Amino acid sequence: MAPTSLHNCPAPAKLNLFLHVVGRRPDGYHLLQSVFQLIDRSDTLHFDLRSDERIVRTTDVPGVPEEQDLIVRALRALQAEYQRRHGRLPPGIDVAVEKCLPMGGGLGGGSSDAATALMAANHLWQAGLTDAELIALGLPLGADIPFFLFGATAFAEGVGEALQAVPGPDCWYVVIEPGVSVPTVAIFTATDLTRNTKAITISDFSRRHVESNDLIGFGENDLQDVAARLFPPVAEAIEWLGGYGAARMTGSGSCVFCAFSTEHEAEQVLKHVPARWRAWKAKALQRHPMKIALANPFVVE
Ligand SMILES: C[C@](O)(CO)[C@H](O)COP(=O)(O)OP(=O)(O)OC[C@H]1O[C@@H](n2ccc(N)nc2=O)[C@H](O)[C@@H]1O
Ligand SMILES: Nc1ncnc2c1ncn2[C@@H]1O[C@H](COP(=O)(O)OP(=O)(O)OP(=O)(O)O)[C@@H](O)[C@H]1O
Repeated sequence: MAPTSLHNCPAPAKLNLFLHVVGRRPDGYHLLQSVFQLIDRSDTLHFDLRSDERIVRTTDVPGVPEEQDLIVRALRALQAEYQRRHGRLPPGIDVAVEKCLPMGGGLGGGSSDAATALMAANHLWQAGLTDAELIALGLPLGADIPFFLFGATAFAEGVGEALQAVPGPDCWYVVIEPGVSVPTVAIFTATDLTRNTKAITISDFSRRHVESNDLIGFGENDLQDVAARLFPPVAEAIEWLGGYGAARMTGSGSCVFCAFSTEHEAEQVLKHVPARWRAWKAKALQRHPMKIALANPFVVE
């Protein structure tokens, strides 16, 4: 029997260990190459089936109206797909969100929330969509949603939808939130953005990553210089954290991270972070915790 509720569902953040802009599609979207890494810092979502067919967000998310929330839009897309397949709507869902991840932080919070919602509803409704079918539903809503549904460290191409598993690092990160929200579109429309980094193959990545022998390892974030110019607190955070190791921005910013071999090293750095920034440590995750929970019937419900 499928459960009627799923509580405490994690929607973890991602880091882009590197992010290259290698071209542009005819529709203006940028072609990227990146390695996406899950970390153990998450939003938390709660789902309860309703007795009617409505999708209702029961918590306020400042700045995100319910109708625009990627969670609500993802659930409605899956509900419509269910109706197409079964000729009737599945029950509605009340969804409550505890936001922890900053918006416009490059941590993919909105996309991760949507991916967790798709996994949860697929289970609650016993809808039976495969990962590939969920990815096809999620991609039009957000370019990072496919990665979260993929659920493990990935070499990503295209706009983020062509994913291949790569071994994930076993390390800890210090992440600084510079206190600004970076709109992704502002970075991608900047005239000085580098859009012609030479494309690599996954085997180039694997070889050069091993050769470079450090934890962040390979490549650059091509969006970083533009974000640092437009948002000075991003530049300040990179410079400060760079005093402790190779510091880099994730996604289109604003968050900045640096990798460490041990939790203790990360804790030592955290002690010195200037009070004007929120900062935290996070562990690299090898697998999406929601996937682990849903594969184990004793963990969910
Ligand atoms: C940069 C990344 O964070 C890497 O993980 C993501 O690709 C961003 O994905 P996202 O937040 O889902 O971005 P969206 O909200 O879909 O995109 C906002 C806008 O940024 C531009 N955009 C986004 C992604 C991309 N590959 N090329 C683009 O040119 C488009 O103008 C788009 O309208
Ligand atoms: N559930 C949600 N949580 C956060 N943002 C949402 C949500 N639904 C829609 N959004 C919208 O998505 C925008 C981007 O939020 P998000 O947290 O994904 O940013 P991000 O971490 O910079 O993402 P990315 O790394 O994909 O660029 C927000 O400004 C908000 O308008």
